[in-house]
Amino acid sequence: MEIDSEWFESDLWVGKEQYRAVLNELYFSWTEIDKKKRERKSVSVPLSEFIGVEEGRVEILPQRKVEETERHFTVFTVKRSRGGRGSTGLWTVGRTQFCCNGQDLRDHWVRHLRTALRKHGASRPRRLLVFINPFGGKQRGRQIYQSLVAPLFELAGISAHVVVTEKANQARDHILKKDLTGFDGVVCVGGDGMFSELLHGVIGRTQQEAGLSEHDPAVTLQPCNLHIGIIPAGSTDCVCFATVGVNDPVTSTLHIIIGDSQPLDVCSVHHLNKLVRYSVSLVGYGFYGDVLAESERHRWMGPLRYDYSGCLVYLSNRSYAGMVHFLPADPQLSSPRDNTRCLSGCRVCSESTERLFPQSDSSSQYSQDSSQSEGEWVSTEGRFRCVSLTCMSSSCPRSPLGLSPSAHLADGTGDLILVRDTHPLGFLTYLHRHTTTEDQFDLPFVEVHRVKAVRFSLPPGEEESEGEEEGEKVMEGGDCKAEQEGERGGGACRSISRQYLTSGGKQRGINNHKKRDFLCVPCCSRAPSVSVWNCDGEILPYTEILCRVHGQLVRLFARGIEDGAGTRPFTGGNRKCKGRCVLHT
Ligand SMILES: Nc1ncnc2c1ncn2[C@@H]1O[C@H](COP(=O)(O)OP(=O)(O)OP(=O)(O)O)[C@@H](O)[C@H]1O
Ligand SMILES: CCCCCCCCCCCCC/C=C/[C@@H](O)[C@H](CO)NC(=O)CCCCC
Ligand SMILES: [Ca+2]
Repeated sequence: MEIDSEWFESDLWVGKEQYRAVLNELYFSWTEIDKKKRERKSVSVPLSEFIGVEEGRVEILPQRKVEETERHFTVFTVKRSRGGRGSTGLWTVGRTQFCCNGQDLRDHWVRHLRTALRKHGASRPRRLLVFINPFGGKQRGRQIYQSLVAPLFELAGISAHVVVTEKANQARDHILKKDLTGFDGVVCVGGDGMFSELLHGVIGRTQQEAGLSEHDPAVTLQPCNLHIGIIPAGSTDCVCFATVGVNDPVTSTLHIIIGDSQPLDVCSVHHLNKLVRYSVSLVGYGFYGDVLAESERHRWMGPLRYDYSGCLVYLSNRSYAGMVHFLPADPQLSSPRDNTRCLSGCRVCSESTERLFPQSDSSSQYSQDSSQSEGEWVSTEGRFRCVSLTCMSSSCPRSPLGLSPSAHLADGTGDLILVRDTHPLGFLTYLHRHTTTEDQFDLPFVEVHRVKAVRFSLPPGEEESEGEEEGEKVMEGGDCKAEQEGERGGGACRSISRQYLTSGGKQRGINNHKKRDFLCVPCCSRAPSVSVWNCDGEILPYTEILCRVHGQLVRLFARGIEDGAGTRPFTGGNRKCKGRCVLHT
């Protein structure tokens, strides 16, 4: 019966059917024995997708139930859930209860499966530090963790140290300052803001330990070892959606358990040679900055605040003057308009690993290449509806293909999208195309560039002066004469940037940059001449910034979007790509 330590096989029963079950070094499979049947049922589970084995007849979700029997064991595996139109990227827990012809055989199976799992799971996390934001999204973080995540971690033998946060930036500071010995990763239960805390903690700590300055935009930062997991429980959950394909706590938990690893580009944002923040999703000026600033006044609405604020800001019909300088990426490697999608196992991203870390094999990646010449900067100026830089597609449930559908998660570049001033209907068309498969870049007032760095400055005469923002005289909402007289430009008269007050509510952000309210100032009868930057859902306190993309700086417990998962394939217009980042001609 026992061939060697890797192999094990015997007859087993699942319900009333008899199966031949085989365990080898890669798979656990079972095939129906009934010779009369033409099509015999056969299931094969790669050990990489095996979660755990328990004695008896056991259920884990929605509640743990155990029926202790001598002849049964239950295996738990990753199961891809198929929606009506094929795979959705949603993973569930597959459960199969096996019956043996005696306790000895049962014990053998349990022992062999556990040994195989231990051997195979060397790269899986064993100890995790989990931060729960009890106030994110619909305020269900704690419940999501207790009912869906913790039981699966226990089944998989993962021990978790859980911190329920009491204030903003607690998770970031914990990672920066506390002893993290023994942890294989950090996990947040919350939204993009919580993810951002972990991102800043992990990057900051890694640079501290490497003795590198985060402020110098020219410094090649040290890639981070500690993986980050995201259990989505926020309002947008863009980072989770864009790296997993779906916002589902069980799917994300399973990616963490099996130790998936997805490298991610990170953009550092600087002002006058000081680090302001890191971003993985959106650094956006104009519309997206205004929507965020407006939405802070309506936090009580929960996730709906973005839709409401989006309408108000759209109606206010603003554009802003600015100068954009950018450093183009090598156009031979990829293009934001090549109609490809970055999917799990993406070729462009894998080739980037070799380019970004040339002397490395896949296991050691810490000799980054800084020898390549920087290239020529390009400048453009004008009035913009929005200026957006995104290191990944930034897809989310609101926009299933995202801000830049062909952007890559880990290619060391970002996509710069310039939407020049246009008539309101034109801009509405641009926004609407985020929600469909129509090409949002195929509009005469939109440009997109794949870049390594971006600098934004105000036109001559409007430059930002040091310390200006702190001393600004600000009026309380309602004091504004123009507002009282109804001069609201179709929406909000609230001017932005350098015209905020510190919010009395929830504060987010690093370096104690405070979230500020969007209040009336005496000059608000005119349309504001400056907007604010939205940096992954956080308002930046500066207008003139320099952004630099750091290729594959962090790693997530994820694998990118599996083919056909989550977002719809391109079907409209000239977008027909369903492939793995291959060019369709
Ligand atoms: N206990 C806490 N009290 C107040 N704020 C907190 C607490 N814990 C975390 N935060 C802050 O709350 C902010 C928002 O949280 P989170 O990102 O989880 O939810 P969200 O804003 O609803 O979702 P999204 O960011 O996806 O839009 C985070 O930036 C985080 O810094
Ligand atoms: C006529 C229909 C018009 C519909 C327009 C829909 C446009 C949707 C574009 C979605 C872009 C998402 C960009 C991601 C931003 C996140 O990093 C950030 C943090 O969670 N979210 C916001 O700033 C929240 C702010 C989101 C702004 C919409
Ligand atoms: Ca990228």
